[in-house]
Amino acid sequence: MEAMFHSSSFLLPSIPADETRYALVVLNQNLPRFTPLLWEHAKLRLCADGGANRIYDELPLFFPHEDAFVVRNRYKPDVIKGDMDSIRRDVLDFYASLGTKVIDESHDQDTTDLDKCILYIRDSALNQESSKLQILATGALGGRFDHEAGNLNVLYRYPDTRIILLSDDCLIQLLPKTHRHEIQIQSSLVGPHCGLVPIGTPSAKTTTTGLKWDLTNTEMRFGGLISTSNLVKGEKITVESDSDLLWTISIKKQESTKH
Ligand SMILES: Nc1ncnc2c1ncn2[C@@H]1O[C@H](COP(=O)(O)OP(=O)(O)OP(=O)(O)O)[C@@H](O)[C@H]1O
Ligand SMILES: Cc1ncc(C[n+]2csc(CCO)c2C)c(N)n1
Repeated sequence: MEAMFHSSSFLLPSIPADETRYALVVLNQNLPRFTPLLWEHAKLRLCADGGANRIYDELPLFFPHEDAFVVRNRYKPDVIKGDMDSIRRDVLDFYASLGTKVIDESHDQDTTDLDKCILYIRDSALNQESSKLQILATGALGGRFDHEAGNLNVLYRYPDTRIILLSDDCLIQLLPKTHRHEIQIQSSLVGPHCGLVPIGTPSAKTTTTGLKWDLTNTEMRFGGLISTSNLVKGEKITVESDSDLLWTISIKKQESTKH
């Protein structure tokens, strides 16, 4: 079985290597403290509907010594996409006047704004066959549970797209059962708390290395055992499972993940 490699190096302040090319989607929740860093290194920057209000209102707060207007001009989304029921008129007008592409899909009330943004990125010319973009989504966790569930569902809808949901506290991604997984742990940035959650379907057999409570051909299911409050031991975790699993790890609150 082929290995899939994972790293959190996008949280490092230095310019990421080309293999970590990513698009950023800002959702309608408080911006995590590392948003300016992710924004600066992103190849494509989208706001999902009301996410644009967050960029407009909250990004200037990261730069208290600068004029808010100057900051807003510097952090211009490439695209605002969604059903447009949360973005404020003044925010929409401001970014439209700067040249942001605005895609109103108010006719579609069956998919979330995050779904709509994922489809834009997948179809983008920057998402080439030879070098696919990862997708980082900020503000995906904490808040309304129906929104959180919708955000997790996006991981399952697009299992071939590498999507990472982020909050101030943790990241979540899907580990597809088609691969064995090698997760590089940058211990200055993430951990030690982590979890492996068989949210879609139960797993008859999951095997891990590198965790305090490793699994060895272990069954996991809701209503039975799931791996929460686990701890990473070293710099590398491996996971192999007969089911798609969610991997989550805490993000450290320290200098290296601040702007
Ligand atoms: N409280 C939240 N928790 C998690 N994700 C959120 C939350 N609020 C918004 N989001 C994410 O940000 C996206 C854009 O948010 P927005 O508020 O514009 O959505 P919406 O479609 O207007 O929501 P609704 O009409 O259900 O309130 C959502 O699709 C969702 O992915
Ligand atoms: C069974 C079912 N449940 C809820 C919705 C509503 N809904 C789902 S996504 C979305 C867009 C949010 O921006 C809305 C309104 C639906 N269509 N079908």
